[in-house]
Amino acid sequence: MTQTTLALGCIADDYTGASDLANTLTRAGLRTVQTIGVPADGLDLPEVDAVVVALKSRSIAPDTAVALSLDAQRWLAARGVAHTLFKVCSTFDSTDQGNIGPVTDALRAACGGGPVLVTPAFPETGRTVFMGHLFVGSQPLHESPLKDHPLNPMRDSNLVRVLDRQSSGGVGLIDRLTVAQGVDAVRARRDAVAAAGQGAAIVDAVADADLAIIGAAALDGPLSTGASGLGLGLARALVASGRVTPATGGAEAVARPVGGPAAIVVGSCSKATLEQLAAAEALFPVLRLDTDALLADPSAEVARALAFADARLGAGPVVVASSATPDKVAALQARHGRAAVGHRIEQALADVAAGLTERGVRRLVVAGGETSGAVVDRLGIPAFLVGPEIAPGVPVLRTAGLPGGDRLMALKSGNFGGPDFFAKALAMMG
Ligand SMILES: Nc1ncnc2c1ncn2[C@@H]1O[C@H](COP(=O)(O)OP(=O)(O)OP(=O)(O)O)[C@@H](O)[C@H]1O
Ligand SMILES: O=C(O)[C@@H](O)C(=O)CO
Repeated sequence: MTQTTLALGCIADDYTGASDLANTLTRAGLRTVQTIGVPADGLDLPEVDAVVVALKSRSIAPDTAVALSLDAQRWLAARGVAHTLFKVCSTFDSTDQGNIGPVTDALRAACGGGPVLVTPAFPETGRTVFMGHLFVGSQPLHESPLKDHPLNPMRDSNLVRVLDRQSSGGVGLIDRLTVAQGVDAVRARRDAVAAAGQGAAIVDAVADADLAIIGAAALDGPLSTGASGLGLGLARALVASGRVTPATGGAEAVARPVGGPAAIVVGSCSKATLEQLAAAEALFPVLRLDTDALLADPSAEVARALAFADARLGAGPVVVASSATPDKVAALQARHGRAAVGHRIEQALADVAAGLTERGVRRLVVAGGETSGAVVDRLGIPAFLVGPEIAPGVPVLRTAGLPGGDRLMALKSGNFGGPDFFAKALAMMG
């Protein structure tokens, strides 16, 4: 990539979230590439309108998340980035320590500018924000399945309060009544937030039209924080202002066949994933890992999964899953500790994915953000090109710069996709 200006730079706090955003930007006409971490100097990237730098910073120590995000911002700044979007989860996954607040604060200090507009709204997937409260479908966040998330249980729907607890700059609200009045009203309210000395404002949005208004206002400044909905708003504003000429086509070619066996690796325990796994059981051989055995002797359990795959891969796709219901997850965490359980299961699933690719698998679906992070890191993938959409927020991805030839992958956020997601994904991967 030799260009000296970049219309939109994005720093995503996990890999599935990054591909969700890359999908949204591509559909909105921005030529987009997703890199895994800050790209190495020699990585040959195509000429693009947007780069999504995928980090694995959602559930790590705040200081490390800040350092990684600032590194990514420096890389984007060196490419003349005009605006940076810090991509967080549409369900605002975080704890009182972070990382949405600390990273937004640090990026604001690095980029300058007034209060940062923050909204996780993504109406296409049922995430809306009204009077600062986040809804998942018709349920407030704290009553939704996210209250039982294995790593970041979300027990407060009031995002002004949630962000304020993890941020040093003070948090205001730009409500739906203001957004409905248009871009100038949002700008005026942002000025009021600045005058009150606050560093960020949660912005309500219940429909894509709201996000286009917010996107246009956000482009006045160097930084915003949000999910794919805000990405859509920014992309629409970039196109409407003539700063980007929309590209068409190209996504289908990204999914051209790569051959080889296919597999699905599942570490998400979300309600949507559990339903998808149940549906997959009628179609594919599924191995459910024994998580107690895995924690006692990970390599033996990984070997069991690979033996299962060896016996079946010749005949069709196989599924390996660690997923369990919230009560079982809670019981396992009570015995071994939340962080240790999560990390060790992710690493075991990454071992399984590596073993599968050694056995020739070239089409791989991974479910779960942290799980995808562990798998993509283990496979050493430097970047992805963005293909057609399988379900809202989940595109077919083609590896770029990976020795040994391209692979097709899909990284599914826990809560995304309908019950038939896994079959649909494999059907679109040739
Ligand atoms: N049986 C299990 N018991 C306890 N923890 C598990 C189990 N299976 C998987 N996990 C852990 O649960 C976590 C699931 O997080 P992950 O981000 O992969 O999925 P998700 O939260 O549903 O997806 P997203 O972050 O995209 O919403 C991982 O750390 C994984 O290792
Ligand atoms: O925003 C979302 O919901 C997803 O892209 C995601 O980040 C889930 O991990």
